[in-house]
Amino acid sequence: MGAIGGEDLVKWEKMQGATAREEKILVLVRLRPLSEKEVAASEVADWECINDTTILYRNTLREGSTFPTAYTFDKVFRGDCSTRQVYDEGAQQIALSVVNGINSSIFAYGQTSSGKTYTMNGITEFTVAEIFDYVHAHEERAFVVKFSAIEIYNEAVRDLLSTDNTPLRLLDDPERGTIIEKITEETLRDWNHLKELLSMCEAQRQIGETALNEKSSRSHQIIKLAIESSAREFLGKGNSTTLAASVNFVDLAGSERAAQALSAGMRLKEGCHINRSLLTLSTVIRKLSKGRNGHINYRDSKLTRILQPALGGNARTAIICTLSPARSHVEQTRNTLLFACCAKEVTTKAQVNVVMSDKALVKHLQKELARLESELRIPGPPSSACDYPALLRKKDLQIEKMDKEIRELKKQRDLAESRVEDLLRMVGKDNDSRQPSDNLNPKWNAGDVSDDEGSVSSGVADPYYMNGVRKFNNPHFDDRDGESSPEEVYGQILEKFRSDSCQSVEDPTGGTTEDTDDYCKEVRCIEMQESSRDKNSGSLALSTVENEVTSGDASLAGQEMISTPVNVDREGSQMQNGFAYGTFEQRLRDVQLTIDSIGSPYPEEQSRSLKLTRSWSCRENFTAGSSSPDKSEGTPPNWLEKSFPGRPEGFSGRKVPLLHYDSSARLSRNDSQSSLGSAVDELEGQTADEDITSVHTFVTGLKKMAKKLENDIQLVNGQDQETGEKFAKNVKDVGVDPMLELSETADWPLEFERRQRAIFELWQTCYISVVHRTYFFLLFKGDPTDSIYMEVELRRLSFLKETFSRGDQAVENGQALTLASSMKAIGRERVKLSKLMQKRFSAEERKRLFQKWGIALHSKRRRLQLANCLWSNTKDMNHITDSAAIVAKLVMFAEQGQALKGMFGLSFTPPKARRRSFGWKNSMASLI
Ligand SMILES: Nc1ncnc2c1ncn2[C@@H]1O[C@H](COP(=O)(O)OP(=O)(O)OP(=O)(O)O)[C@@H](O)[C@H]1O
Repeated sequence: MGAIGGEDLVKWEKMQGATAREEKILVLVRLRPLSEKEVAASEVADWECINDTTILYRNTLREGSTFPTAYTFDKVFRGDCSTRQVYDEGAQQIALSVVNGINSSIFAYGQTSSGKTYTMNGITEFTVAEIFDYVHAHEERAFVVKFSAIEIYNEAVRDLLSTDNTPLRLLDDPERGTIIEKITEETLRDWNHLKELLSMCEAQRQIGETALNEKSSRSHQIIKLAIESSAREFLGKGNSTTLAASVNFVDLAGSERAAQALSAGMRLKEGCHINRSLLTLSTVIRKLSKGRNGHINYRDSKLTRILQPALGGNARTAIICTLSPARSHVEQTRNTLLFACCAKEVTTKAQVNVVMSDKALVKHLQKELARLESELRIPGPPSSACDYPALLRKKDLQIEKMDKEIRELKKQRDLAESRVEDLLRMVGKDNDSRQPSDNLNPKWNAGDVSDDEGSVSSGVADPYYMNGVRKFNNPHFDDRDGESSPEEVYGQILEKFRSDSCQSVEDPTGGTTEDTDDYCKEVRCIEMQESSRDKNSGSLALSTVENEVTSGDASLAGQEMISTPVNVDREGSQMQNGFAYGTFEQRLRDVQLTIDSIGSPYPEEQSRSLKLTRSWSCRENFTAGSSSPDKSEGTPPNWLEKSFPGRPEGFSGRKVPLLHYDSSARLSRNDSQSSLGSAVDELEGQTADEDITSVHTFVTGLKKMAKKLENDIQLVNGQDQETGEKFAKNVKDVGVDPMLELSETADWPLEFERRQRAIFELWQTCYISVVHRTYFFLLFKGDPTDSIYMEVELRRLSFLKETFSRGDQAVENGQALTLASSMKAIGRERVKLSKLMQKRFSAEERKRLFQKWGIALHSKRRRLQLANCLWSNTKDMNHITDSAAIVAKLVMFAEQGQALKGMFGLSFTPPKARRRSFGWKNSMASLI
């Protein structure tokens, strides 16, 4: 496969003009050899390419014919020419214009069996490979390549990347012309990804065609690659600019259909529709070939509407006319050549499509991000009704507002810090005879005021406080005589902080946003607990403040969350005036986290995780404060690193906690095929069915991971009881166990479905093994206590997705996993599964399966086609259920499941659990 490089590259780039220019459609003719069938039927080849540009009709018996015998085009290719040659010497220059922001289209036109698909498959493949080479050779330019595919049949447009057969609508966009509504666009990551997409298109096409019981030559197929790239060098304007263009690969229906519409019924309708598209195309080309005078009827058919820019518009266009040399097809061949003659007179005017500056691109990407986020949040099909720009604006405003609040709160905190410090010193002076409680042990390191026993020392020589009482100049504080007692002053400060902070949290416009509401509630909740405490002992209160200042500092230094009230309660301290300085820290973190969660692609997961983080932090705080020596049992601040040794630098800022993957919990690679590395690796070279990962190992791995999470939670809950009601309340308030709590509520069925859908999407995005998906799907059917396993899965997948999206590799069980390796693994897994079909299904069953899945009974590699279809649609529950049923049968899940019952008594769940299943019902029942 020839890549563009070196001199070629320079030459080729020069070939691409950056300015608009008129040029004729490039017309190429490809003559195929006689097929075996034609040879067997003693067909004669009547056509010959006599040089690079001329094709000649050689049938001397028909010399009297009025038709011309020689036709000249930009290039003609003989029967022995390869598709590579057709590409290199013809289509390439047109197709690759797209990387320089010039739209282009390649059509294949000809009668049935003349070689259109044969040619277009090669042309598409070579183009994409070269585009990838080009992208790699130009790393300085940021490229985004998107792939989409449609089929037009009977004037209905269908998305070949989706199993949804509902026809897509064409819409008129004032800026972009005709656009296809809700078309699936997949971002291309690499060459293998494209192959996967092409095979998906092929499978969809076959499903559609089989459903119609018709042959594919009756439909038009358009594959589109849309490319966006930054380009500084071409426009020379100094500023980087974004170019956007697309290349269409159009495989038209057999052209003879246009002339054969005189049949009845369905065929008549079909003939008319094919007529409509192909005849309109012919008319458009004919009119264009005579100049642009008068009305051009692009809108008379779907095909011409969609391809309007490519036909005489802003695009470079090549038409490859494919011919059969057989004498019996002479009329069709002539028609094709006449079409080609018209086409070579058509002029297009292509220009570089500069769409936006860097700044605009960033804006665009932000919008795209917001759209994806909301798609993930809103289950079900992407809602076109959602007002994304408005959503984006709303989020921008929220972020801005919270940024402001953070700045404000930080200021307050700094001020408070210095005042509290002042106060403490002052109180230390004033109350040097007071006996602080030993058990408070504040370990306060501010200045020289703590001693080894943790009591507040008064023996500090600080001339500023020599008089024992600090004079406050701040007008916020009541300083009528400059002689307020420390307790009074402190009370005023606290009151002031309390009112200031409440003001700063409230929406200045009088209303509150949702997010603000949330953290306000949390703050209020903490405040309420605080205010319910006894209000005495200034020195105790001050000691608590000291304690919290220390905690706050620790948290700023790296801890993610501190639950101040837990510490307060545990130590039996009480707070004067019901408001702790630590609350400021808490609120700062809350605001920060709320902002983070807005930016998260999984805001709900984020907030849930956030609560968990807090609960674990509570626990850590708790254990740190307790006498338990076993601190290793707690959640260490850097436990994420421990969990994922392959985690890249800078990950510590991540807010979603992830579960440990200890070496014994071999969920992913070896046990479950979870996934990514896929156990299929291990199947290589062995008999397939013996080696598919057993459900036992899958369950063992999953159980271990879930157990760990459960233990963490139970540990906290256990301590919860020991420490009594107050602590329980605190723990509940910070959401110690949201998963199990939620699963007990009436919302759980909905939540279950939401998570299920999120997991489906993530499986697909991360190329998770279909065997793993099947085990998981069949084992977790909505029981309330399944929530913990779903949580485990969601977190693991979210981590993988994030890692992959950064282009990083994840490490599981010492194995490096990348998106590419996962894609390869799932490909191999599908091959293995396809091999098992022969063994697990009878011939009759297989036949029924192929029919059900719309795979032609005699098509090549039909078992692999079926395997490729499995788990390919994350939105259709029937599809998922059927896929799981087939995979289950292939990997003998039912038999393994029996053993599983014995092994676990299906007791992933605590004894109190009731098995309440819904959703993924009938998964086994629908087998075959
Ligand atoms: N240039 C060629 N050299 C060798 N074989 C070819 C060539 N062109 C086509 N064929 C073979 O001819 C057969 C028909 O080709 P193909 O399916 O591409 O035709 P088509 O024009 O796309 O037909 P339809 O309109 O029915 O889709 C295939 O078996 C293909 O392998």
